[in-house]
Amino acid sequence: MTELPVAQTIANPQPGAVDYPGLDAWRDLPIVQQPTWQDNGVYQAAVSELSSLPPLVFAGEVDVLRERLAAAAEGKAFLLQGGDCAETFEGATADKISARVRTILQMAVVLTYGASLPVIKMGRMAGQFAKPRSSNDETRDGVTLPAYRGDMVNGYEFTPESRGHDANRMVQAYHTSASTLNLIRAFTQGGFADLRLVHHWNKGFTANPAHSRYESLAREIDRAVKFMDACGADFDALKRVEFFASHEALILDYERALARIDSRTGLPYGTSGHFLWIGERTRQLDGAHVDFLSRVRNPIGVKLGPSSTAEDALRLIDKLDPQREPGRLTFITRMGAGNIREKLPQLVEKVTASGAKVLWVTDPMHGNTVTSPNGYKTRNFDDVIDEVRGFFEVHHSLGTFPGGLHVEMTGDDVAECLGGADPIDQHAFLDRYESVCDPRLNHMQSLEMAFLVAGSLGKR
Ligand SMILES: O=C[C@H](O)[C@H](O)COP(=O)(O)O
Ligand SMILES: C=C(OP(=O)(O)O)C(=O)O
Ligand SMILES: [Mn+2]
Repeated sequence: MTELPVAQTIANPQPGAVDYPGLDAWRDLPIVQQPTWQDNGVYQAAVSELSSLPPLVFAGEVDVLRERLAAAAEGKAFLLQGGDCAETFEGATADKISARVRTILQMAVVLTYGASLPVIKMGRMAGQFAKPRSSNDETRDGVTLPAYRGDMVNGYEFTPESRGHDANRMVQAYHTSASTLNLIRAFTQGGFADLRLVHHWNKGFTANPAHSRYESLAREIDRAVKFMDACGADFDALKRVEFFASHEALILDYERALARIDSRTGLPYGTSGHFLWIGERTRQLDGAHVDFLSRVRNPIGVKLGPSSTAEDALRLIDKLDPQREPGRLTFITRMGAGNIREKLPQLVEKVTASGAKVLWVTDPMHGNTVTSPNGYKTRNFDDVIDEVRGFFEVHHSLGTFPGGLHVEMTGDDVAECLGGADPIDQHAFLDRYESVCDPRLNHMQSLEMAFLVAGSLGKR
């Protein structure tokens, strides 16, 4: 595994948090990638406030998601999970949120057709405000300051004030998540998700001559929609879609403060998002993150990078899903295009042989990060697609189900990843690179990925 920054101290049990046996056990375990809050008084007030605020998501919705993911683990649904590497407070505008939701809905329509399966739609949204970093510091022009760790922890601006770890930011992350979720719920329940509308947007994609190779698939989808119409399909019923929120559960002060006891079952749920995942840098078997997430009822994801062994995967299953509960555990592999065909088979084989039923999802972004010649963190579209293809190939050859796609994407016309049919080159980065952390597929690259993946799914 990657070299990990040293553990930092966390203030003692949080004032105001709900009481439930074991929810604070993580405090005695090794923990990495946590902030060093600069003011203890502010910290105490922030977690106390978070503990008293309403949950962002409801336990019943979380249970529905678990059922949907259980179907995906059985090959009866496909997960599409996408959004920013790092959401920002400033970026939580109606335009940017709607563009992202719209792009995910557009991708989902294409994938639904390609897979002939329901697609579970999930944003890396409404909570994706904290980042693990390779280095604790960043140096610019001889000045060294703490690394940017996401808007929940510090500011991106390169000044000592901004880079200090401010616990008040957790409260702002909560409120920004609440307003983001509010808009997502309005869009996905209020008519914006109408299948005919989303299909109409997709026509814009294939109208671009650079995307002519996707025309025949687009025509097939068009015929399918017309066929549904002719059969009298109830399009009004297709105006609303389920949409789930997810993020990396990194800052345990925040996650702990938002744990709530479900009044129906008396069990603890993380209410900061429907689906919470453990990152590649925080998946230590005896570490704090695995312990805390083992104790909440949400469906949990774990990122598995190229150093993951089958033994790691089996032990994670034992810790996070001891009951082997359908939909509880998702492995999000992020091996890199050059590794996936070699490394993934042994994991899938051993996990399958153990009898565990996890959902396998590919994150084709994080194993394919490179630096462009002009110095930007980027990814080649072809590498990203190659990892997705490798993921499908491995699962097809083992007879297991490639259950989903996890991508860093945006609905905006940014230039952060190289390539695509209407190619982005590195010079475009100078004007259109907006990410504060990892490079995202832009709107067109995201749709192109959906068309390519739909093609592969259709061949199954
Ligand atoms: O999003 C993932 C990580 O936070 C990110 O890849 C780390 O990037 P770094 O290596 O620039 O710290
Ligand atoms: C930090 C991330 O990924 P990973 O944990 O796989 O490196 C991420 O998803 O942005
Ligand atoms: Mn990232």
